[in-house]
Amino acid sequence: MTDGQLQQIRGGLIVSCQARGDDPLRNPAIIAALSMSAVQGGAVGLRLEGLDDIRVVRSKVDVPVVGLWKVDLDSDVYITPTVWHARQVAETGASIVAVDGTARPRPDGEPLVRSIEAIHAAGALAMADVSTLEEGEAAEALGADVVSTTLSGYTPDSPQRDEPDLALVAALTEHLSVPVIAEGRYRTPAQAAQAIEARAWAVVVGTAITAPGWITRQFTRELDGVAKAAAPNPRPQQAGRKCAAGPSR
Ligand SMILES: CC(=O)N[C@H](C=O)[C@@H](O)[C@H](O)[C@H](O)COP(=O)(O)O
Repeated sequence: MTDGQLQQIRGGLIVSCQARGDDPLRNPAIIAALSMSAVQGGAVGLRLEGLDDIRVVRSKVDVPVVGLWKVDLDSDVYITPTVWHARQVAETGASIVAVDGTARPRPDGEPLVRSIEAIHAAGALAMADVSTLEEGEAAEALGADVVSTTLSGYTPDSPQRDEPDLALVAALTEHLSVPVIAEGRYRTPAQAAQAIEARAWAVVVGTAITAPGWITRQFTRELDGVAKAAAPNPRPQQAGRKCAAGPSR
C-alpha cells in the first residue's frame, strides 16, 4: 500500500464483500463477481475476509483491498486475531490489513503492536478496527496507519444501536491524525455521505450492498406487516365472478 493508494480511496466507498458460515454466497468466485460488480458501480476499494477470497479477488480487480481474517479462537477478539493471522493476510496481498484494535486480550497473548509490526514488515498498512475514541487514540500511538469504527456496537464499551456511530467518526477525526474510516451499519447513501461530512477518509458498506439475504428480509418484513392488515386480492367473493367482456389473450 502506498500513499497514492490511500489517496485513491479518499472520499470514496469501500464495499465489504463477505460471506461466512452457511451463506450460499460463500464461494471465492461469487465474492469475486460481487467485488467486480461493486467496482463497476464505483467502489474505490474492497473489504474482504479470508485468504482465498483475497487471493482470487486480487487477481481480478485493481482497487486497494482491505483484508482481514475472522477466526473463532474462543476469544472476544476474532478479526485477524493473532500476529500470525495478520502476517498471512498481508502476505496474501491485502494493501491494508484490518485487525481488532481494541485493548482486549488477544488469543496469542501478544499485544496489538506486534500485529502492526508484522503487517508493516510485509509491506502493508495496518487498519485498527475500534469501538471507542480511546481505542483509536491508543491504536494510532502504536503505529496503526488507519483507524476504522468497525467494532462500535459490538463491544460492551460502545453504544448498542441500529444506526451507524457517526459521533465516533466525528470524535476520531477530531482527535487523530491518521485517516479514519467510517464502518458499521451504514445502510443508506445519505448515511454514508454524513460520514464523509464528518471528515471520514472513506466509508465501508457491507450488508446493505452485498447481503441479498438481509436485503430481502427488509422487504419481506415490511410486506408481512402490511399483509396482515390488508385484505387479499382477489377478495373471496369476487374470485369466482366471470369477466363480462374483457379482452382475450
Ligand atoms: C463487526 C464485524 O465483525 N464487522 C465485519 C467486519 O469486517 C463485517 O461483518 C461487516 O459486514 C463490515 O464491518 C461492514 O459493516 P456493515 O455490514 O454493517 O455495512
